[in-house]
Amino acid sequence: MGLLCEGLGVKEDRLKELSCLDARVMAAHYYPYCPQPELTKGLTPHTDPGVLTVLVQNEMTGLQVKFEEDWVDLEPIPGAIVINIGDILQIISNDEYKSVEHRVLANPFQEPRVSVAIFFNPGQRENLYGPLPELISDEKPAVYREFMFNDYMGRFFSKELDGKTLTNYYRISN
Ligand SMILES: O=C(O)CCC(=O)C(=O)O
Ligand SMILES: [Fe+2]
Repeated sequence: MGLLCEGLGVKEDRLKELSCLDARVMAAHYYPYCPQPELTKGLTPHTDPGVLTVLVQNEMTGLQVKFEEDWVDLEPIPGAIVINIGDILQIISNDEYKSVEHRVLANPFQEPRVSVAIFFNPGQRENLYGPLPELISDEKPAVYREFMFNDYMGRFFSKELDGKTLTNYYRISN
């Protein structure tokens, strides 16, 4: 958290003060062998909704991140964890940090792929979230309007399965 604050140039623990990392949700994924992997996906493309995700995976490939127009394989490194920036961190950092679109391919191997994701979400679901005031200036006006995390999650679970639309929903168009 200290490092993230440092990267933004805001007071240490500023993100914690906003009750951003109170709630933890865990998802365990099991991707069995798929005989026709070209016909489906293990997990459809999405960005994680919260602040940060910590992901542990076994040594099976499958996770991909979108870089420009390409899907890039994230080769598992034994003992390493993957940290994803979520949409809320993109929004409160006023676009200094970007949440990355990612997906998991259907597993063409006999050995199952297993992963565990821990999502760090805003703890206060009824508080208003938007770009940190100290990151807004005449040169860099707020890119997003404020909203409740509850509103955000409602939209997250009712949106179509594919792709990145939600940060754009709160984006202020100039
Ligand atoms: O299984 C994976 O490696 C990714 C899981 C994931 O993206 C998620 O739970 O949001
Ligand atoms: Fe994810």
